[in-house]
Parts: sequence; C-alpha cells; structure tokens
Amino acid sequence: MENSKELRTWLDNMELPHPLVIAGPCSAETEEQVMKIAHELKDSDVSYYRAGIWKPRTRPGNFEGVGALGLKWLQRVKEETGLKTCTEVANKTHVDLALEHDIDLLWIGARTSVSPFMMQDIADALEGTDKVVLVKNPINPDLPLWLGGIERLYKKGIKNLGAIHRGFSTYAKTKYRNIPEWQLAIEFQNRFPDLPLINDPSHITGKREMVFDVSQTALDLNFDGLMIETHHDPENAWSDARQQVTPDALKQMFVDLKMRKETDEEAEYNSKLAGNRAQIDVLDNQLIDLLGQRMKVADEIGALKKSKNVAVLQSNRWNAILGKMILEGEQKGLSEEFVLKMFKAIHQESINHQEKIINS
Ligand SMILES: O=C(O)C(=O)C[C@]1(C(=O)O)C=C[C@@H](O)C=C1
Repeated sequence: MENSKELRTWLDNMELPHPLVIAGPCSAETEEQVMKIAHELKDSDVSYYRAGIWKPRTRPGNFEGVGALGLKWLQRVKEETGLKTCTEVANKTHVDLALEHDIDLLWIGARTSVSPFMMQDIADALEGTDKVVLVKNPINPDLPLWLGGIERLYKKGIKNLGAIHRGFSTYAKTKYRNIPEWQLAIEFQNRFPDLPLINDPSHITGKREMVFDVSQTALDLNFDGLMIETHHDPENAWSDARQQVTPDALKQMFVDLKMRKETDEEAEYNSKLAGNRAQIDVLDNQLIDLLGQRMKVADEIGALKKSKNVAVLQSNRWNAILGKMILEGEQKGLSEEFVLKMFKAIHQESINHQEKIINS
C-alpha cells in the first residue's frame, strides 16, 4: 500500500469545517440510553455516533455488550437523528451483522488488530465494502503490525480506510490508561500522511478530566479527528464509567479546543520561523557531532576493557551518570522522562560500540 491523496477522499468528501468527531457511549446499554445520548449529540459537531455492541472485556463476567440487538437501536439513531453510525467488529459474524444493519463505519479494536489471523478473517468478510473501516492500534507499540492490518483491508478492495490511535498497554504505572507514545503516531503520519488518523483520548487517558488535554495535543499534532466516549450519566455507565464525558461536556470541549491549521502564509511568521529552523539545524548538527565524539571515547573504553577482559556494562557508573544528568536536565527545563529516554538510547549505542570492539 502506498500513500496517496485518495486515501482521504471519504473524509474530504464530508467537507467538515472542523476535525471529524465520533462520539457516543462506550457500550449500548438499553434502547432508551442509546436514543437519549444520540438526541443530545444531534445538533453538535458529531458526525458519527458510536456504541459498542460486542465488548471485549479483559476478564469474563463483566458486561460483554447487548449483542446484535443493539444494531437495531443504531439504525433507529440514524433514522431519528441523521447521525451516521459506527461500532466495533471483531470477527466475521460481527461484520456480517453490522453490514446487514447498514452500520456506516466499522472499527477494529486493539485486541483484534494485534492478530494478523483475525485481521485477515475480517478483511475477507469485508471484501469490497464501501463502508468506512478504521483500525485501532494494536495493544503493543508495533507500527508495522498496525499498518499490516490496514494493508490487509486495502488488499481486499476496501478504500475508505483510516486508523485510530488509542494508546498502548504498559506494565509500568503511568497517569495514562494506555500510554500515547506520540512518536509512533508521528511516524504513522510520516509514512501515510494522507491516511486519516483519529485520536481516541478516552482510552488513552482512562479519566474524563484528562480527555481535553490529550485531545488538544492530538489536534496540535495534526490528527484528523477525535473519537470520544460520551454518556448522559457517565458515573452509572455499564462499562468505562471513569472515562466517559457528558454530551454537554463534549460540546463545551469543542468550543474550547483550539483547531490548528497546517501552515500560515503570513510573511513575518514565515521569516521568523525560517530563522528559528536555521538555529535548530545548527544545533542538531552540533548534537550529532557531540554524540559522534562521545562514541569515539566509548570505543577507547571498549579497547581498554578488552585489554583487561572487563565487562562492558558498569552499572554503578551508569547510574551515577543518569542521576547527574536528570538533575542537570531539570535545570535546563528538560523532563526526567526525556532525559531518561535519551540517555538510555545513548548508553545502548555506547554498549553496541564497545561490544563490537571487545568481540573483534
Ligand atoms: O564508563 C564506562 O565504563 C563505559 O563503558 C561508558 C558507559 C557510557 O557510555 O557512559 C557505557 C557503558 C557502561 O555501562 C557505563 C558507561
């Protein structure tokens, strides 16, 4: 699959004056609940109404969705409100039922996109459809796996495609439910600048208080849209109660969010920007030069260690460097997270250099 302008035709054809908004409850619970939320979202920026019908829960025994019955409720949503509808599909039966009920957009969840077998089955079932199909990132940060899933759909003649960034599972405790790893989303856009990329701040944050900030970051990073879980009574939702926002909160968010454009033509802005970018180019060259020099010293250490048969990894020294650099970084306004990531990468490169020398 190659990048092409055609990949975004389905989205461009909607001629939205703002990013695409997909909203609705995590789960369809009752017909009344589905209809109430839909009516509250009717006159807003929302284009697609979402509701989970089949809910893949981590452990059995929790509410696992109302099943095919909910598809009828979504059809009623479309008839009464004009909102387009969408739901998650995870196998051929789901696909067949969703297509039968004329659901407009289907998404494939993170627990499904992780499996090429499941992605292929779904691609086979969807062959040739003109519905919009969005693929959530797999639970692990693996860009080729994510793109591979989308490619399986593309190869089956599905042209109205896109991706949803919902964050990644992590063993470490963080403030997120699923860490965003924004770098991966940036890489995604570099590879496929025209494939619509939607952000899912609800699953990234797991907490409604954080949904606004993550949404703004996504817009700052040129995402094409947002999928936000919305419930009229979030506290009593049957699933994901902590991360859903009310329809009113959602509408307010779209008043407060700053929509960014890709660029601006104004001359003064462009000349200042060019000046800043020239400075960054010089500094980047210096950074690369310094890192090259540091690795030359690492090579010398590698040769010294080889002569005395000493191990490459020196944990005490390494921890001392890390501690010092975190403090130095703090004084220069660099986050601990960034300093750690950067020095871990530098340390690994230093080890790779020494490994080559010590084993030569
Ligand atoms: O000080 C050393 O012994 C080194 O090999 C250098 C270095 C580094 O790059 O800073 C690399 C590997 C060690 O684990 C510790 C530090």
